[in-house]
Amino acid sequence: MSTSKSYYKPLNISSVFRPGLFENRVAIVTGGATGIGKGITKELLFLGCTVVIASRKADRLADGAEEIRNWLANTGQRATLHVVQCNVRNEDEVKKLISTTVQKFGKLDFLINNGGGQFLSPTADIRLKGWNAVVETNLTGTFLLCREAYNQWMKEHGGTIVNMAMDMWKGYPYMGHSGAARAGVVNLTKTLGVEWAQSNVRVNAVAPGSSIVSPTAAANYGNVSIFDGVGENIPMKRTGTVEEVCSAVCFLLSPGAAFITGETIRIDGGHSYYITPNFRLPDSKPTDVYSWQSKFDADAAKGPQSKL
Ligand SMILES: CCCCCCCCCCC/C=C/C(=O)SCCNC(=O)CCNC(=O)[C@H](O)C(C)(C)COP(=O)(O)OP(=O)(O)OC[C@H]1O[C@@H](n2cnc3c(N)ncnc32)[C@H](O)[C@@H]1OP(=O)(O)O
Ligand SMILES: NC(=O)C1=CN([C@@H]2O[C@H](COP(=O)(O)OP(=O)(O)OC[C@H]3O[C@@H](n4cnc5c(N)ncnc54)[C@H](OP(=O)(O)O)[C@@H]3O)[C@@H](O)[C@H]2O)C=CC1
Repeated sequence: MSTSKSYYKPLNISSVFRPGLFENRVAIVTGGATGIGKGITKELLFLGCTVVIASRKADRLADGAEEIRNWLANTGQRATLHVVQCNVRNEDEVKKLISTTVQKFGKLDFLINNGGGQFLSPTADIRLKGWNAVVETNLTGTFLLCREAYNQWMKEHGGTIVNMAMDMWKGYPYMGHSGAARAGVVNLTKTLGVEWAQSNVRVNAVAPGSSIVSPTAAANYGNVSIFDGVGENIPMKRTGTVEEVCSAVCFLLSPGAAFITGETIRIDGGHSYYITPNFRLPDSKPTDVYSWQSKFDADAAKGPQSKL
């Protein structure tokens, strides 16, 4: 894979949230061993949360967990990371993921339905098996996790759920299956936000633009060069970072979002709102990036939050 643009840097975290924010909290992050999910896992651990990561592939989980544990040790923070193999398309495995977590850690405060994905294809060429695989992964999997988290724990004790959507607001050529599934996730998020409010369960989502640079996302589409030139058509004139998704997720999980439910936050530099055909984006400099290596990081390193 080409890395000529130096897209990837190791994540040395310096969260904008206060240390200990999620102490005594227990979270499940699906797809938590790679890409965006790994970033969410790191930030939650850094903030004191116990995290269970869950996905299909044992080797990916093991490699991701080892990297995360080594990284956490270097931050000087202590938190518990646990691994469970689970295909979110399998109802029994989903039930077991939730029950194992509740049994082992005594509760479940947060569910982050990050695991998902798709393949590129003209819609006319998608076979039914491929359509079903993508819809079951992204929509049905999210439904199953939400339902089991609610029925097994959150209905009686409250909790917070964050789902994963995408920039499908204007449709998504070559990702018709995933666009339809994620639109379903946005709608389900609204419904559950209303139905479960009485149980003190908040349900929200994030919708990253097709511009969040993660090595696994690039690998899934063949090469990191898929992100080359993407920034030019984004009002903020750049691609996004994994950290910019993680901080939105952490905000939605935090008490600061206590009155927000059913909502989907777009994290796309304004891309999905850039629809006026006769308004051409002027040439301009890229906006400031938030990453755990950015100048924000340098600023944070001066303050009491720094663990670097
Ligand atoms: C022209 C526009 C170009 C724009 C390019 C922009 C790209 C921007 C990308 C940036 C945005 C990133 C968004 C992301 O979501 S990043 C996350 C990336 N990660 C993943 O997608 C990983 C998860 N994906 C998968 O695991 C699989 O894609 C899948 C969801 C299908 C699940 O796989 P599973 O292992 O369960 O299923 P199978 O592999 O057995 O396949 C089942 C059937 O699915 C069809 N299929 C699968 N892959 C393909 C393919 N590459 N092409 C066509 N069809 C495919 C197929 O029918 C499979 O069954 P058969 O093999 O029996 O036919
Ligand atoms: N990067 C981007 O620009 C964007 C990403 N997204 C979405 O964000 C999420 C994270 O993506 P990103 O980190 O970039 O890419 P990754 O490929 O790194 O993340 C996908 C994760 O989902 C897991 N996963 C896939 N299918 C299943 C399944 N059936 N059951 C359990 N886990 C599964 C994978 O683990 P394993 O293979 O072990 O199962 C992997 O850890 C995905 O839902 C993605 O579609 C949305 C918009 C843009």
